[in-house]
Amino acid sequence: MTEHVSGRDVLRQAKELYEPYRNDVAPTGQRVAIIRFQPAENDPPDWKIKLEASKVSAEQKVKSFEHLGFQADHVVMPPGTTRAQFAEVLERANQDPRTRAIIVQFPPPAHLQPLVQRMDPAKDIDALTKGRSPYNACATAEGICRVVEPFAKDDPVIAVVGSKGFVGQGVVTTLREQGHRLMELDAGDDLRRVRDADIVVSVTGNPGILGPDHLRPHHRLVVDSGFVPQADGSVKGDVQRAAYDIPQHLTPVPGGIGPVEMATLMERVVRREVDPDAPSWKVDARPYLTKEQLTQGAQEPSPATVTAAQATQAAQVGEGRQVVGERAVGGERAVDGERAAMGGQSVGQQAAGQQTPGGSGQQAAGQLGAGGSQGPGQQASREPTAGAQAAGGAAGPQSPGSQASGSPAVGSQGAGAQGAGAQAAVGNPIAQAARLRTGAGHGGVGPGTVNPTAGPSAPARAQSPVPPKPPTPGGPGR
Ligand SMILES: Nc1nc(=O)c2c([nH]1)NC[C@@H]1CN(c3ccc(C(=O)N[C@@H](CCC(=O)O)C(=O)O)cc3)C=[N+]21
Repeated sequence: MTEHVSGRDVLRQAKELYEPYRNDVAPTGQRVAIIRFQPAENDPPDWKIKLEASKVSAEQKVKSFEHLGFQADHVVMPPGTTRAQFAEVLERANQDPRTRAIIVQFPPPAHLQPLVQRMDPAKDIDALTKGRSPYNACATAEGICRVVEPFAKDDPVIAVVGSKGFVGQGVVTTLREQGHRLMELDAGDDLRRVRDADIVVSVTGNPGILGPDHLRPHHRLVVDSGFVPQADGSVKGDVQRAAYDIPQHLTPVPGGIGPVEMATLMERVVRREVDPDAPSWKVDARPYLTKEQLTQGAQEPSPATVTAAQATQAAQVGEGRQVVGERAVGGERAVDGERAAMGGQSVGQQAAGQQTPGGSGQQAAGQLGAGGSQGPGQQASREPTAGAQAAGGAAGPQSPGSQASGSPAVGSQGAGAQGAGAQAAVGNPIAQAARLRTGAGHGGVGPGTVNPTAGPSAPARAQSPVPPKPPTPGGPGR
């Protein structure tokens, strides 16, 4: 019943959007440098795993930039690299006028980490030079926030697990700037608190830190930014497989935030080097149910209210944005285990001890700077194959954008109202949601409004590095 939000779709969309710039870029000989570190044979296994994730993502970046016509310099620093050697590589990239952007893959060995700050901030497209990069947050954090955006039109509480890590800090800063209500959790906190949130963003890089004790059907979106390669070739994210079917929407690992990060980097480079007005990739809105809707749906709705609410919402939905009606919450997804790709550098954090419900005892997340431990930690989840089904098609009340008022209460009322068919679904909130949606469709917003999620044809919207929220009709005045 969980719908996957596909990062692969986002990346496909970005490739189509930016491919035309290739003709402008290729003849210029512009380059992008991606620098990463290789582990020594006898390095500890967890360090090797982090550097493996770093390698996977470096390779993805090479492909992404080459797709745009840039020459990608994939620089692999061998074990035992000295400060002088690393400094020289950076200096060369700083000085080379053809090298337009530089990314140092995290984590670097502890003794080399301070040198990262020597990168020319003007070439720092992943916001590694604290406070000096042209961007406020790393590409992963920006990508995560843009995936969250269509699910966050009604002033939801957004939990950020691993809030003190490198990626977590970027997510917190960005979402706070946008006016969102946040629940910041890190090592030592009781992660079960995420049950009170509406949206969960997990950027710890601690495999399986979130499970059935933490996730709930009222979670309209769970973003898993973990990416931890396993010995058998699979990849783990922050969310346990056992919890994969609980939330309404999930970014799988692989196939989720990893590819989203690539799309974000492509967009940043194109805008910076070629066309400041290049379009931006986007994730289309999808219907979801609020906590209140789930609760109220289980009760007896008043038919009259339902009708009114439906009409209102439908109208709003209709004008507002291209809300998609289709993928229903109730849809089933075939989850096959793929891996997600998130990008993440969630550096270093270790999450709190998850299985211990109290979470105490966890470790704190590492920040980028913290020594070697900050590994890239994201994880991935699997990806849905085709999966999603549409539930009833129409943009339901819950469909994003539909709640016009900033107040959650309002939104929820409307939602609750639609619950006409809900009673039957008591005990199965997701099924209930699907029914609610179906009912909502009657308002006139037909299935015809369905857009493929993040499809390549999705209209592009101008966007700054940290995209402002598009105005919602009558929406929350954040
Ligand atoms: N400065 C810096 N920035 C980073 O963004 C950064 C980093 N350092 N260090 C390492 C982590 C890890 N990371 C990933 C990004 C994409 C995928 C990705 O695209 N994964 C694909 C799978 C790719 C494959 O399996 O080959 C997917 O999830 O579908 C994975 C991991 C970024 N990190």
